[in-house]
Amino acid sequence: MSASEAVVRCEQVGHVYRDDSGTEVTALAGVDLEVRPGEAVALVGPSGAGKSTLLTLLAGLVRPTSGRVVVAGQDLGALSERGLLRVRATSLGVVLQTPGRNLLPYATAQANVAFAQRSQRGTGPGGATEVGTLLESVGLGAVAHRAARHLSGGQQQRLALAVALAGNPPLLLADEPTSQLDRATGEIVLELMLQARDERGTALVVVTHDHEVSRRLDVEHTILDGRLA
Ligand SMILES: Nc1ncnc2c1ncn2[C@@H]1O[C@H](COP(=O)(O)OP(=O)(O)OP(=O)(O)O)[C@@H](O)[C@H]1O
Repeated sequence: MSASEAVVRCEQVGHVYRDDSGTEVTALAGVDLEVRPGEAVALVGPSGAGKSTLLTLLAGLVRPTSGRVVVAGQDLGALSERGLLRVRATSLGVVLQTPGRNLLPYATAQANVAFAQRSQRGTGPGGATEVGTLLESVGLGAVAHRAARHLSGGQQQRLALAVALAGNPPLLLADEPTSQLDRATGEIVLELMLQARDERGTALVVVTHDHEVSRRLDVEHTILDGRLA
């Protein structure tokens, strides 16, 4: 991937949810978005606007019902499940809104990060950060041997970030990464993401309601009623 090539590109992306009764909800329509290496993008907008839906499409967790999502040169909608897993393992770090969803609940904090490091082989520059260093950097050194399910919500959120960064991915996607944290801990998480951008050229896409977070990123995109404003 050349320096100028987008890490992620959305072309006229739309997503319609259909429930069991056949009722349709249009969550996204006609979204064009490009994120370059080392660019930090905030996705903001009112509740229900479509921010989390866009993030799950970028993460390859849900396929768009129209348009294309291209990550690291691969059209996610056209990939097999195995192909999607490969892109997720090599090109993406993801912190979902419910931090427990990112973690192995019965494994220790340390084992969660070590497992992520083994299974993700990031293509970003630089080697993998040592597990202990990564846990220290998110303030979890003292609970490294505690099972993830026994950590508080805020600790799980920080562990989820350490797990997402463990493989040194070129793209980090985070949904409300500071929402369960006090101001000081939120600052640590924000700094860690910015450090990945500055030192490793990691591109960031962060869904946030926190103005302090969006102010510190490079670009702010507002989503209104499923469209980029
Ligand atoms: N699984 C689903 N099935 C049906 N509709 C859904 C589903 N997930 C989200 N929606 C709907 O899609 C729209 C966009 O939701 P989304 O969660 O992407 O918004 P959001 O901007 O992230 O909101 P918030 O800031 O509250 O997290 C909303 O109308 C929501 O009700």
